[in-house]
Amino acid sequence: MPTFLQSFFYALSAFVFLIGWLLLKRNFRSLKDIRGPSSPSVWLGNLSNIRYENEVGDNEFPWMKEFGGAWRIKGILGEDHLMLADAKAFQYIFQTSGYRFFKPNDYRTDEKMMLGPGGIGSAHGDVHQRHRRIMNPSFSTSQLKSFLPMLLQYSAKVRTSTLATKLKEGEFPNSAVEATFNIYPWLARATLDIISDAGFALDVGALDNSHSPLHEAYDGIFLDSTMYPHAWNLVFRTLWRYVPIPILLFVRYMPSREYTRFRQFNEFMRKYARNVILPNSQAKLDSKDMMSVLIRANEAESPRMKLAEFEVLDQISTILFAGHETTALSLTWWLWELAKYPEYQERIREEIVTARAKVSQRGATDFSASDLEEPLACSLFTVLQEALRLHPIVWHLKRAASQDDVIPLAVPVVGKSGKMITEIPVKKGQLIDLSVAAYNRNPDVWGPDAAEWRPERFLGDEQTKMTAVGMHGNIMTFSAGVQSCIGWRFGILTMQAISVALLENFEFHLPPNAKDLKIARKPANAMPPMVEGKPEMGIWMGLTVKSLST
Ligand code: HEM
Repeated sequence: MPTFLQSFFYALSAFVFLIGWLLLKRNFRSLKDIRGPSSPSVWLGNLSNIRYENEVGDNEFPWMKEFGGAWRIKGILGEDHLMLADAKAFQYIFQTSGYRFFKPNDYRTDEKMMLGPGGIGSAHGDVHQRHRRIMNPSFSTSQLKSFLPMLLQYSAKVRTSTLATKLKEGEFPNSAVEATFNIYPWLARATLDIISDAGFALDVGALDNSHSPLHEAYDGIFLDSTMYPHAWNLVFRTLWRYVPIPILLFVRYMPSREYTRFRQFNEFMRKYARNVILPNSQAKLDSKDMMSVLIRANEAESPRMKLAEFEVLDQISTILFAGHETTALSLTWWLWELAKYPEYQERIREEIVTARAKVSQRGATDFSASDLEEPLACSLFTVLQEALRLHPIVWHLKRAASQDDVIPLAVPVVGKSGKMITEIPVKKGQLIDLSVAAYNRNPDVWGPDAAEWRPERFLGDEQTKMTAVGMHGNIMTFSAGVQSCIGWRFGILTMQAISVALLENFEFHLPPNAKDLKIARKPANAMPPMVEGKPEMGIWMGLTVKSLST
């Protein structure tokens, strides 16, 4: 039952929404010939399907099968949204159009509430361009290569101090070779240590299991703040599109689970960034960590273009947030796929042995960046890529049209009138839901086996025949275009370094009780794995880990 306050916001939202709708004279009829699913709720429309689905894709995959790469869904109070999974439409929106399709207010406000108003992720147009230019040097290729020794060092630590200890404490103390446990928390600790070191030259000691306030601040953040929001909140958020963002930031003081968590997290991050991280980076200005490089790039800017102090502080929370759980959860899904397909583990292991031999032949102690690229590239790259395709942790993106526009389609869809539609005219303000989960499994892009595991699709020339869309192998997992992931190369390098250390030393298998513990891809931010029917277990990916060194 909604509380009095919640009911009040329900009514207020509906009122403001209707006024906004009338004032802006939104033309909801431009999608009238586009087919789509029936709406199960007057208030919530098909958002009730998407936001409350058991698993990501439960609705989007059947819709794509029925309607093709473009369909219409109903939003709050019957508002029309265009939902897309078509390659050319993605290319047009993300790449060709630059900033013409913008992140709607509600989407940006979430990010501002959590990471602060000055972060790159919620910036738009010229402001975004300025942020990106100043941040780019922190993510250059030479900068990334310099992180490799550190990445290998943390990867070795996951192997020795974490997994090996866990095995000794496990159910088989005699041989200390095999144990089943939730691997996700360890990967999250590892990626937090890595991003803190690479980002800010800071040792937060999350892997050592020492008390880490930063690690605690993140604990459960996605489940508390973005999973299965209350219906009143979905309606309430609709009014955000008609309210200026500075006013919206007061929403963080509302006494609800989501907003309280956003606020507490942001307050903690602001203090931590101001008192711990920024002074550390300012004291080590010749260092190569991302923040020192950013501060130097900022100093070189003209006073008009410089990032203000609050913007620098909010880039710190953005880099920590965007670069830590994202990589840990992608790795978690990747290990799950490898546990299902052990023959691919074996192939990568053989390539690691060959690569190791070359490292010792040339008298080096560890891998170089090019060792990770080739010859390991073959299996490691294709398998990683396939896991990122099937499990895009940012599974849904939102945009709105800043002007009347026409969106082209790679594959025509059949209209309600029976006509073939090759392009979709949209009015200014049209909301567009881009299903990354559906695009990454669209048979028109990936072929009839799009939903299946086949890493070999990334070999040969299949890619060259596709409409060029995503950053990496044409997947949309890192988004695309001007607001795509700035840290994708760093994310991939981190995943490669950790994977090599793990696969060289351990086998990963599905646990003996895998049938009883069905893993679901939950529709919260970053698509965390959870056991169906057991929310009390939190984010959970139990795998059986077997040591190869006995
Ligand atoms: C596997 C790991 C990762 C995935 C799947 C991922 C995915 C994404 C996606 C989909 C976006 C676009 C979000 C949107 O449009 O709303 C994004 C943006 C961003 N990511 Fe990543 N990311 C990953 C790792 C990283 C890492 C390691 C860093 C930093 C070290 C990072 C930093 C950022 C930043 C700063 C943005 C905002 C970029 C902008 O607005 O210009 N990400 N990421």
